[in-house]
Amino acid sequence: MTRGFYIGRFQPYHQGHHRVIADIAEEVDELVVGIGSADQSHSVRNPFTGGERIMMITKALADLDLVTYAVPLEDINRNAVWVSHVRSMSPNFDVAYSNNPLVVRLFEEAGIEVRGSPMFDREVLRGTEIRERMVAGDDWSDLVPDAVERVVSEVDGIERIRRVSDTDVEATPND
Ligand SMILES: Nc1ncnc2c1ncn2[C@@H]1O[C@H](COP(=O)(O)OP(=O)(O)OP(=O)(O)O)[C@@H](O)[C@H]1O
Ligand SMILES: NC(=O)c1ccc[n+]([C@@H]2O[C@H](COP(=O)(O)O)[C@@H](O)[C@H]2O)c1
Repeated sequence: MTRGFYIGRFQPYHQGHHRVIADIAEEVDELVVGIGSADQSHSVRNPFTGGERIMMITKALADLDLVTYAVPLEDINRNAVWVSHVRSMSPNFDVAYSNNPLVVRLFEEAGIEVRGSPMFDREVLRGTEIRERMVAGDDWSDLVPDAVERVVSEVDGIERIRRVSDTDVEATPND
């Protein structure tokens, strides 16, 4: 039995993540999906809460023939103990999947096997691109699984990201 671990911020969970997990499903029996920066929300870079991202991932992965656990992980300000923090919150895992150089280094120093994953359609399948489209009113829904589009709608996510991307010039003191 092999259990994998895949970490991301998933702001939002998109088709690139979905393709990666479909490939990982060929290699492992179970997968922990670590939701990084779970304590961050209501900002342009991190509009969705940890709970909203749990919904996106749980619903998007419902059709996949793979046991998955979505685990929210708060950021901590000590990289040296981050792997211990992850381990304290997650089911045990045998292999971690990431392309993030810091994450790869921290896991390798802790003696955990790390596998990279290929990038799919990276010009558009990026959280940053999707968030920019949400703010601009451009099409974004084809870039995410249908379940994610429904969660964004349920939590009124487009209105939120537009609000938090506004600069309140008039509220700046001494301007
Ligand atoms: N298009 C993609 N294809 C394959 N993997 C991807 C793709 N986009 C992101 N990933 C990977 O998914 C993991 C989680 O990434 P993350 O949630 O930060 O997404 P992102 O799209 O890079 O977001 P952002 O633009 O907000 O930084 C990372 O390991 C990243 O390399
Ligand atoms: N010290 C820490 O809290 C620490 C260290 C390494 C990664 N992380 C988190 O892991 C996630 C990595 O995801 P990405 O690969 O999508 O950047 C991010 O949410 C990042 O904040 C946190």
